[in-house]
Amino acid sequence: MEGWRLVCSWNGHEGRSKRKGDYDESLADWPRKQEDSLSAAGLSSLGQWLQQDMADSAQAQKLVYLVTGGCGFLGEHVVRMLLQREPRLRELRIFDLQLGPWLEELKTGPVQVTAIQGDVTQAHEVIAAVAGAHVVIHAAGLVDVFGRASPETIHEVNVQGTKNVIEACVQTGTQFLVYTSSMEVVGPNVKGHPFYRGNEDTPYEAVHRHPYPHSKALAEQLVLKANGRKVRGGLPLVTCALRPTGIYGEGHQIMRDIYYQGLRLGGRLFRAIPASVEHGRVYVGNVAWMHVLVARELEQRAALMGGQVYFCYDESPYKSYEDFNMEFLGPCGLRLVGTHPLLPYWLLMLLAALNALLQWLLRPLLLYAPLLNPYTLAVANTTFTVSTNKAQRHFGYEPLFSWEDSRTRTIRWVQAMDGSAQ
Ligand SMILES: NC(=O)C1=CN([C@@H]2O[C@H](COP(=O)(O)OP(=O)(O)OC[C@H]3O[C@@H](n4cnc5c(N)ncnc54)[C@H](O)[C@@H]3O)[C@@H](O)[C@H]2O)C=CC1
Ligand SMILES: C[C@@H](CO)CCC[C@@H](C)[C@H]1CC[C@H]2[C@@H]3[C@H](O)CC4=CC(=O)CC[C@]4(C)[C@H]3CC[C@]12C
Repeated sequence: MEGWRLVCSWNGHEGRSKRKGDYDESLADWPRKQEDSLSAAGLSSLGQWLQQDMADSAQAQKLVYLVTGGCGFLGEHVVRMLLQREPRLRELRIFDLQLGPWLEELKTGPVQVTAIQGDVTQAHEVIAAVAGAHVVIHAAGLVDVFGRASPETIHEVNVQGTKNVIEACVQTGTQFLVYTSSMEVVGPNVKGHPFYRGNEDTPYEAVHRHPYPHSKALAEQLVLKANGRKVRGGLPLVTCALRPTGIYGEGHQIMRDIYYQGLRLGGRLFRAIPASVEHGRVYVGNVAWMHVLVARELEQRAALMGGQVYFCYDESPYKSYEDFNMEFLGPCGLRLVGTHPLLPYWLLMLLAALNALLQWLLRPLLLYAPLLNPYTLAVANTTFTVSTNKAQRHFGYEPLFSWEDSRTRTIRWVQAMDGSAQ
């Protein structure tokens, strides 16, 4: 077992209660909460306060969290957010097929960080990682809408991997499971029906043919069905699923690809999607924050939150996929050419079909996986936006990052990219 387990641990319980998170706009700002409870308790002197504070934090740092897919785009943000915003954390386990070098820098923190190289499709590896964890955030997944992986592999990772996580919770007695689902479990459907400012209860004909949304929908159903199952020790498993719309922010690979594509085209991108087609987007920091909050509140509000789904949302504006990207790429020197799509839809469809054919023909020789294929064109070309406050009502979620912050952070990240590394 030790062969695949890479552990970096440290225990520096110094003054954690005094540390302010790097982000300063949190609603659930825990040091402030502590100050509130301080005045409520009527403690007067600083000495008393410090004593109480130290006792609280020693007692409070007791939870073990596991984040699967913790080295991915979203996973890294969840990991960093937990370290900054979950004061009760004693150990954070990061489970991923590939471990990132950035894990090293976490060594300066007070929480024990355990990096585990593992595969969610391997039940024994998952059980070993889950054993002893209080909360599992299952964000690992094969995100492929470009035909890079086979449908079987996508199913294996996303569905069997999720089954393994659920069974591991049941077998080892882990009671809280947060699943990173996707807006794609709802739609856009194969018929291209718009979903306009919908919420978790909006009726929609969810029909999937593509392996990725199909696998995410099956996995989400498994997670929700598992809510209430008895885990080892007899307590009920509490599960819920978060459904991000298209996530953007620092580390977003597709944004990176589109930026470099624009640079190769002389600083231009060509409009392919009508500006009137709205596509839901959410900032990665806010998605991470939702995960942290859900994980925190699941125990106290099990009856309300168990078995529920929540769309991830924030103040990001409703725009077309391309216009939204220009919010970041524009200030970095790219220009979107055309107020209307430059090519008629039927021609784009033809090009997308041609790409799919080429992918199939070239498969024995090389992997041809361009951004444009019939599926991505259909998704980009169908309005899908959410408008809901369910997360706010159920567990007090408010976005941690305003639209301005999200935009600025993403622009800074694009600007920092190496423009010559195209
Ligand atoms: N990127 C997006 O716009 C959206 C993503 N999601 C979901 O969020 C989650 C995270 O997605 P991203 O961070 O965007 O993708 P990502 O590809 O950056 O991260 C996924 C992580 O899972 C790991 N992983 C893949 N197969 C694994 C396996 N067999 N065992 C262990 N780890 C494995 C990868 O190594 C990677 O680090 C996924 O479940 C995805 O379905 C949901 C909605 C939108
Ligand atoms: C037609 C092209 C002309 O510029 C643009 C192609 C853009 C596409 C690659 C993206 C458009 C919509 C994206 C998807 C959407 O945001 C929802 C998603 C949710 C997920 O869970 C995973 C990622 C994705 C499927 C996302 C993938 C990229 C797009 C299809």
